[in-house]
Amino acid sequence: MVYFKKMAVIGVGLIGGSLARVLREKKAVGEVVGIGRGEANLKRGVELGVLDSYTTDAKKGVEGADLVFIATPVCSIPQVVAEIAPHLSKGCIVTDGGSVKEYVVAACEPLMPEGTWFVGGHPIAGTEHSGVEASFSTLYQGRRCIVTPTGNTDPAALEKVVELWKVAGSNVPLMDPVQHDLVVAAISHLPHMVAYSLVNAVDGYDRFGGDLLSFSAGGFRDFTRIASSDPVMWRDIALTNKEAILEMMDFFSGYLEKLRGLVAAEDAEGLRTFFLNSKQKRDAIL
Ligand SMILES: NC(=O)c1ccc[n+]([C@@H]2O[C@H](COP(=O)([O-])OP(=O)(O)OC[C@H]3O[C@@H](n4cnc5c(N)ncnc54)[C@H](O)[C@@H]3O)[C@@H](O)[C@H]2O)c1
Ligand SMILES: O=C(O)C(=O)C[C@]1(C(=O)O)C=C[C@@H](O)C=C1
Repeated sequence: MVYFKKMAVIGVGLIGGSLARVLREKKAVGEVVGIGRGEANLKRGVELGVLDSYTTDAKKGVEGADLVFIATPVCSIPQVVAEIAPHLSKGCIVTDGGSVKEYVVAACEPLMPEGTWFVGGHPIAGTEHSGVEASFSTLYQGRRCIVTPTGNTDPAALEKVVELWKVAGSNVPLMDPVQHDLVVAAISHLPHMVAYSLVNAVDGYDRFGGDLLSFSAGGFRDFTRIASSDPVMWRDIALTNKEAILEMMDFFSGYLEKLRGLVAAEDAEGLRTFFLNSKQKRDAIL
């Protein structure tokens, strides 16, 4: 089994905290150091047994680490790598959990000093909650973590990153970063754009002059759970996967337009077929 002597986790929230928890549980890491900006969250990480120690000084924290996991919002990942790069030990593997891969991998690979390696990754698992308090060791169990090697990726480093996600309980497909971004634009980014828009639209609808949202029940709440996700995380995803998200939003608008046409035309059979097709497709993934 893969083993790292010292793991540094930069950004100890849901994603970083959950990976630290499971790797500790499985005894795949010797020591875990948390690195971040907020002392209260890091202190809580030690209290919860997620971390052995913490520091707000990233340069110090990565000293002697053979694994660095970066789990900060996407736009900050290249900045973090630039800051730690000169302080990495030879042989260190740096990987991340960011939700967008082309932006991250293209920016980070060239920053790596000789004898150290960057391998991009993205667990397709999460919740709408943030911070170390929200982390749990089974988050990655039975889920996918997409790892995105390029032509520059060191095969041994890639193998170790794949292995660590397997230890965390995930299936680990390999994907080109550009393809990854198109896939997640469809299955993750579009649904978040729609959920955030739906809440804002209903909130902004003032025909009755009352608080419409307070009448919401199961359907609305289930559908919009993900609109409670962290706004900074989603700002960064929208900024760095712009083209793929726009393509999916336009494609989706076509379906909404089609449905609008069926409703307007009172096309009973068209409506039933539209809903049936969707129900069958969704039921099949449950
Ligand atoms: N939440 C999800 O469902 C989910 C799923 C998969 C991937 N991701 C990705 O994982 C990453 C982390 O998401 P999360 O849900 O764990 O967020 P989180 O808010 O729970 O944790 C992020 C942590 O990073 C810290 N941080 C922010 N900027 C920093 C910086 N510049 N330097 C050091 N620390 C910094 C924050 O204070 C926080 O403690 C993001 O890139 C996100 O896109 C999230
Ligand atoms: O379950 C959730 O709350 C999530 O939104 C997790 C989710 C997703 O499935 O879209 C969100 C963003 C990620 O990058 C990966 C997973």
